[in-house]
Amino acid sequence: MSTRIDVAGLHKGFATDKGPLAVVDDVSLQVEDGEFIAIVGPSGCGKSTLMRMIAGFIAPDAGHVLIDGVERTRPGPQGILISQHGSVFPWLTVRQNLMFGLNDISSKQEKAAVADHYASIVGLKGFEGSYPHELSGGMLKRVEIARALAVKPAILYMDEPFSALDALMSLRMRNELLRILERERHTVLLITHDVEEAIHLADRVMVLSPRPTRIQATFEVNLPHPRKLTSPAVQELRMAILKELGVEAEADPVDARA
Ligand SMILES: Nc1ncnc2c1ncn2[C@@H]1O[C@H](COP(=O)(O)OP(=O)(O)OP(=O)(O)O)[C@@H](O)[C@H]1O
Repeated sequence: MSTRIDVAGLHKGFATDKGPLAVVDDVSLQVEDGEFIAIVGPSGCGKSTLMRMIAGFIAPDAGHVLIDGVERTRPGPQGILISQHGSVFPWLTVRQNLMFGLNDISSKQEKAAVADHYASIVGLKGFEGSYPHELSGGMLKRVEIARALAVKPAILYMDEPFSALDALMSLRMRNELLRILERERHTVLLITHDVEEAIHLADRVMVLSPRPTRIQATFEVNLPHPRKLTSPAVQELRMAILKELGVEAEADPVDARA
């Protein structure tokens, strides 16, 4: 395996009304090609800032990000960011939104077929001709996820992609994502507040410290897919990660948002 993402000594702070705010404090990490990394950490610790720096949307104050050995200074074509805020075009239908960005396909018919395929993967069959204002928040989120997947980016940056979905749909999207990754092997960086989701999906879970954030602990998830979430191994790992986050682990699933 080769190193896809190489992050060294990243620092970032912001100037605020109350003075300088140190947000990211000396973060280094390597992500191998095809690896799935989940990032968990207390609310407001700097997870999104870290991911946006890695994706090239924010410049670090110090340190560097190499993607495939080349320094990243702005968003590149090999990575797509799915953010909490959403970026579906309101004036385009679901199909047109999904066709957007499929520049490698010249035939319009083929583009539409790919779009419809990804719409059905995320449970939006029958809504291909609908406009965003006709959809619920969860459906919009799924359009966004489908749009990112349809482009088959080498790197998927996912910032709480499933947090707007109900529990069943979130589980379904996780399973679909795993199925897609089995075939297409994207490299994935996922921010989540859901420890169980992190263990379900990732090869490695990184726990970030409170702000200014650092990598506080790393957990390898050496469990084959499909992972049984009720298994003792998953529960043990969940307890260990929650403990690292300073959350008292109980028998029932716990939300790690502080
Ligand atoms: N452009 C900015 N200017 C000033 N402060 C910022 C800016 N962007 C982020 N911050 C601050 O940096 C801190 C970290 O924000 P960030 O969104 O990275 O955290 P997070 O861990 O992703 O949060 P959450 O868990 O709530 O999604 C917060 O205190 C936020 O207010």
